[in-house]
Amino acid sequence: RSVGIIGAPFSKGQSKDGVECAPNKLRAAGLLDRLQQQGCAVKDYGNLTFENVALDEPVNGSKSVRTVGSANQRLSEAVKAVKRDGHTAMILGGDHSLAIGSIHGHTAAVGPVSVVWVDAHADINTPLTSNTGNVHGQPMSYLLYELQSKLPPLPNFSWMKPCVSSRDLVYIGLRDVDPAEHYIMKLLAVKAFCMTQVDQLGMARVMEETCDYLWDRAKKPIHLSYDIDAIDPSITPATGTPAVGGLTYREGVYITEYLYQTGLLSAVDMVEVNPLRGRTEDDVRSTVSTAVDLLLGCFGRRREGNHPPDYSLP
Ligand SMILES: N[C@@H](CC/C=C/[B-](O)(O)O)C(=O)O
Ligand SMILES: [Mn+2]
Ligand SMILES: [Mn+2]
Ligand SMILES: [Mn+2]
Repeated sequence: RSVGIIGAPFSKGQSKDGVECAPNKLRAAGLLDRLQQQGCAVKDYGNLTFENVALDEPVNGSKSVRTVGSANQRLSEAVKAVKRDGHTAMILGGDHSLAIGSIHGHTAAVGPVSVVWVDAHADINTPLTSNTGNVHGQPMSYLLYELQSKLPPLPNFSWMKPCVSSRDLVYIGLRDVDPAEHYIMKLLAVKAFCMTQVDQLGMARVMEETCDYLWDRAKKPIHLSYDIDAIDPSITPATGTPAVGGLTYREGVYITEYLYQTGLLSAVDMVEVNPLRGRTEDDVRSTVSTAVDLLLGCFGRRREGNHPPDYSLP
């Protein structure tokens, strides 16, 4: 396994400062060393630098659209390059508007992908349905072929084209979905395992059904977009839009172990960790270390234990 890490210190898809600090915070928590210790070849591509577009007035209510567009264009190029280098891509956010560039760049390199979106939120508002104007609640509407007719012209987004079909998307962990988002998901028959289904089925069944559904026609590379707020805020409070009743640490990790063993994991986003949103240092530590453990699970860490293939007893 080889991983190419891209830091995307970006916050303009929402309004709470701090989420741009997460890439370095995750590295400082030992992410790279632990990946190497579990047998991963690691290439750190560093942090992208993003330009702040001046006078970035709201467009149809959406905030910082030009800045978000320019950032995602850069991210798309970076993810494409990492994939072309032959690595599994790991994108460290930053807010969830980054999924626009991450998934766009991924499909530009490998073709159509299956998207597993782990989140308390559907992030599928269009610019016109959003109540907040925050683009981190909209990325899926930019990406889906089926919603293109519902997008107004968006400055600094002419570089991108839709690249995900609603049939190739599965949500896990939903519990805070806006009415317009719910309508869109029913209209497009998007597969979703909200927290009710997680309770009813258990995570093992959820993951089996997720993969059966995604592989109904063909097995495609998997793009896992992991919003840390999918996990219950008692475990990961340092995030911008916490919602009670979330995934346990164990359920969150199970998702990563399951997807790792499919051998199809091709890119992973870890987004919305916001070190400034923890009330205590322990809040931040718990959030960051959970995010690190989730990422390690995506790259082969197993709770049963691991040992190097060439290990021999002394
Ligand atoms: N649905 C809300 C919440 C968005 C949440 C975004 B997040 O999932 O990326 O944290 C909105 O549209 O502003
Ligand atoms: Mn390389
Ligand atoms: Mn999200
Ligand atoms: Mn969320």
